[in-house]
Amino acid sequence: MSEADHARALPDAPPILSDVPGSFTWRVLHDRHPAIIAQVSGAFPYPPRIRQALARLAQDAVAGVVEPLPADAHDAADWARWSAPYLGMSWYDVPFLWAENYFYRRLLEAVEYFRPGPWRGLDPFTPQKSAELADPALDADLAALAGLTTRPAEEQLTAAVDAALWGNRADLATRVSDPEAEHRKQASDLVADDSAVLRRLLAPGTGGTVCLVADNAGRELIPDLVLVDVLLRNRLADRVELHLKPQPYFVSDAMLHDLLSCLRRLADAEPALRERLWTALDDGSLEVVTDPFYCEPLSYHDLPGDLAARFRAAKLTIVKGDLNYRRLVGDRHWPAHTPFDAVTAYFPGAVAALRTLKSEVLVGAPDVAALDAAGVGWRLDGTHGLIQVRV
Ligand SMILES: O=P(O)(O)OC[C@H]1O[C@](O)(CO)[C@@H](O)[C@@H]1O
Repeated sequence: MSEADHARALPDAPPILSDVPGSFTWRVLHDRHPAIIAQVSGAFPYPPRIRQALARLAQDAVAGVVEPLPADAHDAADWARWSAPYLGMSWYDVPFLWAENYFYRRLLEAVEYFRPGPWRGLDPFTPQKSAELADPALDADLAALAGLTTRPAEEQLTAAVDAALWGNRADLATRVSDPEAEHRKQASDLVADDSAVLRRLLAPGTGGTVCLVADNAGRELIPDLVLVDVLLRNRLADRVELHLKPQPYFVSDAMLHDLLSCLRRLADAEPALRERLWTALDDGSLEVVTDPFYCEPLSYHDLPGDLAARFRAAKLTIVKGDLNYRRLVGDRHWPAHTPFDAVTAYFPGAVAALRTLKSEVLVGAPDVAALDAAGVGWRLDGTHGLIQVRV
């Protein structure tokens, strides 16, 4: 089917908003965002002006209307363009994906992340990220992953993909409002499982480049790094690009400094793995990419040319996590049976999604009527996952 045919086959799916009181998206804006602001306020001894800016944001983002970024912000022109359709509207009436993105940009404004002065460049989510990495519970994950090297390449891949997928289960933003999320029993339920296609694309000796678009730091980035190691060590790929966020985002999203923290953590726990990753970074077989696009309020349909070229040149792009999935398929009320191939036909190159479900968006899953009949909770709590591939 041509790309145009794919597009024609798509149903009309309206964008997801947050305008239904009590709904999941409404609660993210109404409850989770102020909780995140409260956590950030307590994270560092910020001066009164930053505290006041955070308090103002808490009010604005819960009960106010969308206002422009200050005109002297370095990216004011970009945000003026992206905000134009929404200025003066309630945050609840604009697309949810856009509202969340703008919330995190406004949060960085409030803590003066981009402003000259002492607070410039300080990740406001550092304390949560560090606590997670220091958690002794991580040692058990690491010990389990360490045993992988002695197993056949295909088994290593299956285990590493599994760990990378379920590592996405409980990000820090979710845990703010759902502290039990990480303890909940892992369901083995995959609502879509294209792992056989994935294994074919990543067969030993096939070489090529894999782009891994990471999601969260800490407990998710560690298994992602194990996956990178499995790919390179077994020559399932010659090169890996690890795509990270250029700035703090959605609380726990991984940046370069989080990668470095993981490498430090591995220095004690898994020195051989740390050494291999370090060498790969050193010789260029592992390249870190941080593109501004990753923190823009856009979907992958609006990829900038340089990223599109990277994805086109790669034999496979793996996108991790819930938010990347929403950006990949479009944050819309898709019927679950809408084919994954059709909604991702536009993507430049083969693409795989590894995601645990933490929002309602879902395509390529025709058999979820029974789950849906019991309510929407299973789509939100990270107990279900998917592996979807479009070649
Ligand atoms: O870390 P992940 O898997 O991208 O999940 C983050 C998810 O959390 C939310 O912010 C709220 O559930 C979603 O909007 C987002 O998709």
